[in-house]
Amino acid sequence: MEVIHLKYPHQLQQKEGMQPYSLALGFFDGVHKGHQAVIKAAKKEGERLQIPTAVMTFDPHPSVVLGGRNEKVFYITLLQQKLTLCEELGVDTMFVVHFTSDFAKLSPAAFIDTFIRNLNIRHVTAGFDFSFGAFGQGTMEDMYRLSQGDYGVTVVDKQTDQEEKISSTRIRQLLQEGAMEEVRRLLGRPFDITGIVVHGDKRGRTIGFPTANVQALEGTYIPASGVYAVRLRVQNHWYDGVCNVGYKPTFKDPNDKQLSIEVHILDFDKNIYGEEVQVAWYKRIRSEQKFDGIESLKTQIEKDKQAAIHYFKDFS
Ligand SMILES: Cc1cc2nc3c(=O)[nH]c(=O)nc-3n(C[C@H](O)[C@H](O)[C@H](O)COP(=O)(O)O)c2cc1C
Ligand SMILES: Nc1ncnc2c1ncn2[C@@H]1O[C@H](COP(=O)(O)OP(=O)(O)OP(=O)(O)O)[C@@H](O)[C@H]1O
Repeated sequence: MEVIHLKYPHQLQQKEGMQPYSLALGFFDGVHKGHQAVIKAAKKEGERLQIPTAVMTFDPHPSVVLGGRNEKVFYITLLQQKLTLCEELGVDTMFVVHFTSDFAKLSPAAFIDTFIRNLNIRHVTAGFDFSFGAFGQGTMEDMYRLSQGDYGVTVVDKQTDQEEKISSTRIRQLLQEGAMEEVRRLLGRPFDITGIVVHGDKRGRTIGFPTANVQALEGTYIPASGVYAVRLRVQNHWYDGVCNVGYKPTFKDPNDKQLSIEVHILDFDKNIYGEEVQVAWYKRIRSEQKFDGIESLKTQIEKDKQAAIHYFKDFS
């Protein structure tokens, strides 16, 4: 898959040098089932017109530029994972538009001239609620009205789950609640993060439950603190495990707000410090607690482990 980075106003390519494309448009954080429907519809149009399919996404998230807040943005899928998921959906080219304040000021008509006509887009597909141009004032009706026959337009209907729109916002809320089974349903795959195994306090080994301490890549959304049944991928192999996301209140000062992700991998005793791993979340088991001593914590972790074994035994 080809990845083309674009920064307004320095448009890299002109229509003459571009092949025709069927394009899916949106931010696509999570590449959830709603997004998948949009990308599949664009692909279908590409096949019908016998032209390649492209996805246009933006980086960073528009709220970083428009939000006016200094809060950090956390992503369900970082850009690299978004690219990988689009490639798996059969996308031929990704346009990654650098989202700047100048770009955000473009009128809907100017957006279309620069990023649709100039890139030789022959068909545009987006969801029913897609908006574009300054203040998000352009709608899909405008996209059609301004086309003047230069490109076709497909609007994808609202994709729902339990009568509610599948959206990145809803998935972020569910991650905050630790509702990983629902998240998995909306994504069409388990939620996962990539990270590096780093050294912890080395206490795990002494209490009989060694753990891989995973430092997530910068900008990754982390599910609510608590204990979960997870799978961890190391060197292309997935292992079942039980994970604690939290602050280890049994051992740490309550003011120590260093969040950790620790996975006790079942039936595993290799040294994986420094390895890049992926953690996939399946089910929340309980909240993190402060125990009155190591023995009660150990008893509980053994129960957590059994809960994870039980979960994966019945898992199809
Ligand atoms: C499945 C599991 C559940 C855990 N639950 C808790 C908990 O409820 N409260 C807590 O303080 N620590 C909890 N821990 C964290 C342990 O305290 C931690 O693994 C241990 O202190 C080792 O930390 P270290 O790797 O930094 O040495 C849990 C760990 C695991 C693997
Ligand atoms: N549930 C859905 N049904 C149909 N189209 C959707 C759905 N969710 C998103 N889309 C479309 O997919 C593209 C990407 O949307 P966007 O990145 O805004 O996702 P979102 O999930 O709606 O995000 P947010 O929750 O932040 O509004 C847009 O064209 C949008 O209209």
